[in-house]
Amino acid sequence: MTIRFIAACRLPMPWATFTMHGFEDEATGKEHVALTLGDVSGGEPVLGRVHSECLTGDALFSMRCDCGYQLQAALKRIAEEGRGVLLYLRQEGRGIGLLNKIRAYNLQDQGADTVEANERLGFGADMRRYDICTPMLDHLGVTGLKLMTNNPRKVDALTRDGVNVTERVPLTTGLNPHNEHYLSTKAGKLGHMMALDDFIQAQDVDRDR
Ligand SMILES: Nc1nc2c(ncn2[C@@H]2O[C@H](COP(=O)(O)OP(=O)(O)OP(=O)(O)O)[C@@H](O)[C@H]2O)c(=O)[nH]1
Ligand SMILES: [Zn+2]
Repeated sequence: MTIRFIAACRLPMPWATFTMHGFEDEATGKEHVALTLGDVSGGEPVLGRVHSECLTGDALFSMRCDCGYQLQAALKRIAEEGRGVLLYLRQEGRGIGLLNKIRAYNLQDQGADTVEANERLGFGADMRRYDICTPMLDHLGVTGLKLMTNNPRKVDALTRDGVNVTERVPLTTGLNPHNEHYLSTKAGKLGHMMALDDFIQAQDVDRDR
């Protein structure tokens, strides 16, 4: 693994002032980021989120998915806890990249679901890797994660890569009329552990932006 720490800085956010740590993956040239709050090294397991890039949801307010809502909810919970870490991994579109995700969305506009669209483009349903997390967490001194996710495959993949996930914390937020079918597909085909009844309706969520 060729993850190299580059630099850290303060990052004031609406919920707290986090520290942003920048890493370079020398093998791929990708730039990954960790956001931390409080002392995350050693001690008790840390509340954490491993978030994969979604430009459309995280930055452009898209309602097609739940990513932006989850990102904000995770940062808010970390701020409430006063201690935590969020890894922001640059693996857009479940690892197929932004332009292929737009191609996949185009197929979804014509009736394919999120898994079928990837497959029609010749990709697996989920091409992400989590082995970059271990060196990032090691650098930060994090020894255990209470992981905010609905995705049991993410827990398994991180565990296989040597991350000590001590607990799964559900992160169900952002349901809206535009992503209801997408979220049902994730639960049905990708194994995400969530029932639509668990969700806070998007219109009840203050996105703070
Ligand atoms: N290829 C593709 N990628 C998508 C689509 N919708 C969201 N994504 C990407 O999916 C990734 C987020 O994965 P999700 O399946 O939403 O959630 P997760 O990270 O597996 O699970 P959680 O931890 O519960 O959020 C981001 O990289 C998004 O860019 C889609 O329809 N097609
Ligand atoms: Zn998304």
